[in-house]
This record gives sequence, structure tokens and C-alpha cells, in this order.
Amino acid sequence: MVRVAIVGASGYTGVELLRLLLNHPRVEITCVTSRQNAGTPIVSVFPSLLGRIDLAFDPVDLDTIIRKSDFVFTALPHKAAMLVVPELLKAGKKVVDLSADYRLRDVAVYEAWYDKHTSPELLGEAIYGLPELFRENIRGVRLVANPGCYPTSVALALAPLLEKMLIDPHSLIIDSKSGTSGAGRTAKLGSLYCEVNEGFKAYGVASHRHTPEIEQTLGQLAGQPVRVSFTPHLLPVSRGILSTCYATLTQPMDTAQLQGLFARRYADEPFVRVHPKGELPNILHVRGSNFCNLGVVGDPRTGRVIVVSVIDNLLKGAASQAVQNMNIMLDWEEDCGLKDLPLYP
Ligand SMILES: NC(=O)C1=CN([C@@H]2O[C@H](COP(=O)(O)OP(=O)(O)OC[C@H]3O[C@@H](n4cnc5c(N)ncnc54)[C@H](OP(=O)(O)O)[C@@H]3O)[C@@H](O)[C@H]2O)C=CC1
Ligand SMILES: CC(=O)N[C@@H](CCC(=O)OP(=O)(O)O)C(=O)O
Repeated sequence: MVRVAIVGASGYTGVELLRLLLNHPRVEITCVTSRQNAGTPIVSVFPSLLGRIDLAFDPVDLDTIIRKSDFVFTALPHKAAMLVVPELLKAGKKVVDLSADYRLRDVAVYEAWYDKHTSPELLGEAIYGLPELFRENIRGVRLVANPGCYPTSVALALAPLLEKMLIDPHSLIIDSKSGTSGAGRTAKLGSLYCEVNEGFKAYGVASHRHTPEIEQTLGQLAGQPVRVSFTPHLLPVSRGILSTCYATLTQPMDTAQLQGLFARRYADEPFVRVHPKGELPNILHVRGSNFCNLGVVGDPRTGRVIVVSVIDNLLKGAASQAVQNMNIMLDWEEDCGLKDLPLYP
């Protein structure tokens, strides 16, 4: 059994990692951290895990994490993750970092959208962990940057088209909607029930920090710089992301041809499902799972293609994708511990 630590285990992605890893046959959870809950039994904070785990939270103490674990998931906010990841690597640990700290390759881009980076030397080494696009790069490495939730939904939606340059890379408009758990478990005014329930709003218009991450991946697929218009929205549901992506086709293609292209591209992917022609995804159909569902439509009137993509932001957008990455890093079956179907309704 590989001994696993979850650093930042009292958050929403942390508790999802706990749930998934408790059912993973090849790992043992040996260390979980929280500053505010240090010393408290995990089940007191998360009664959903009653009877399944006896550990108490440790403080975020590097010596303890290093002593107790071989493999570490860092589920900390950006800027906090980069304070622990370099030391974990120096101690010989393998790390999947769920934050944004190691996703961008260019330190200048990170510092323009985030803040000063304290370990830029690791940006060239970290592998962007989107298995369906970069699987071979992930095998055996020691540091994987787990992709952001919005960027995961968008990259999987547009990859089949950009890989074959079937769309104009300057024409991309992305309209995404996320459930409130995307904002994390830390109390914030904007996440209060009365602020979110019955409401629906755009935020971060033309300024969201996932824009450069989306552009980095799409640019890599297109082989040229890509600029996107990306608008996230906040949905009054706990979890789920639906991204609607619009692009101008470089050659006429109808819905049947587009659906065939997507179905072939993802035919061997266990976690990407392409809807038949005429059907479109719903966040309800991926809730609680590692799936991404895609639906594609050609619009001959405008010459555009519209791709609709859904994921669970806490799972394929974070925790289960992180487990998928661990499985690939350690050369295990990719779906180990990830076989659960979505919850419905
Ligand atoms: N929520 C989502 O849908 C997604 C989240 N992510 C990313 O994953 C990471 C975790 O997100 P999420 O679980 O939602 O966040 P939460 O706010 O729910 O949890 C954050 C965790 O980190 C701990 N923490 C907070 N600040 C610090 C700090 N300065 N030093 C050490 N520990 C700290 C918190 O516990 P305590 O304060 O007790 O220490 C808590 O355990 C973030 O980087 C987030 O952006 C990525 C994709 C999707
Ligand atoms: C609804 C909501 O607030 N979503 C978050 C994004 C989710 C996330 O955690 O993204 P990172 O992994 O890049 O930090 C936001 O817009 O900032």
C-alpha cells in the first residue's frame, strides 16, 4: 500500500479526495492536514465518513507530512501550495497539486494573473495533468499540476477540433457556469445561501485567472497562440460545471460529421462520453463522478460549431482527476478507485 497524505483535507476537494481514496485498493491514507482543525477527528468535521476513518487532522507541518507519507495531494489555495510543494519534492515525495501554482509554464504569465512565484524553477518540470490530452507525459513523473475545473471542461470540449484545425483559433468564445462549491469551503460573503440561491450571475468577465490556463492548453493543441473570450457564471447548485464553447468552422461540417469526429476521438477514453447526435449534456449526468460528457452541434446558418461540456467541478474538475493522475504516475490501472457511476438525480 502506498501511504498517502492530503494537505488541505478540510476543504471541499480535500473531503472528496478522502472519499475516493478510502475506496482505493492500493493506498492507505496516513496523514491529513488542516490548520483550523488540527487535533480534531476527521469524522467530527465530516460525519459523512463516520466509521470509515480513525485519523485526526494534523497541522500543516512538513516534517510530519514527510514522515507519514510517500505520495501527497496538496489541496491548498494557490500561493499556499507553493510554500510546501518544493520541500515535499526535496524529501522524495511524489505530488499532485490541485492548486493553480504549477499549471502555467511561463512565470511571467503566472505573476501577471496571480502573484510572485516562489519556486519558478519547478514550472518547467511540472506536468499538466489532463490525461486525455497528455497521458504519456504523466507516467512516472514526481510533480503533476492538476488542471483547473473550467479549463478541464473547455480543453476536452475543444481538443478534437483544434487538434485537426477544424476551427479558427481566433474565434473562440467560452461561456461557463459553475456550482458554488467551485469557490471552496472557506466562508465568503458571495457564497452565502441567500447570495446564491435563486440568483445567476456572470463574474470575472474578461479577467478570470483561468483564461491564461485555457489559452496555454488550447495554444498547445493548435500549435499557435490562442486568445479566448471566457465568461464564468455562478450557478445556484452545489456542484457541476457546464461550458458552452462557440467557434467558427474552417470548413463546413454538419452535426453528424462533428458528432462522428468527437465519438472517434474519445472512443478509447474511459472517462469522456460523447452524446449521440441530437442529445446534449446535463450536469446531473456526471454528478459525483470522474466523467466529462460532451455534446456537439454544427450550425450551418452561422458556420459555427457549438460544443457543450459538463463535469463535476469537485471530481473531474479536481479530486477524481487528481486520483486519475496518481494512477498514471504510479503505473496503476487508470480507473482504479474511480469506477463509481454518477449519482442521479
Ligand atoms: N473547489 C473546486 O471546485 C476546485 C478547487 N480547485 C483548487 O483546489 C484547491 C483546494 O480547493 P478547495 O478544496 O475548494 O478549497 P477549500 O477552501 O474548500 O479548502 C482549502 C483547504 O486548504 C486549507 N488552507 C487554507 N489556507 C491555507 C494556508 N494558507 N496554508 C495551509 N492550508 C490552508 C484549508 O484548511 P485550514 O484553513 O483549516 O488550514 C482547507 O483544508 C485550491 O487551490 C482550489 O483552487 C481546483 C479545481 C476545482
Ligand atoms: C465558482 C468559483 O468561484 N470557481 C472558482 C474556480 C474554481 C477553482 O478552484 O479554480 P482553481 O483550481 O484554479 O483555483 C473561481 O472562479 O475562482
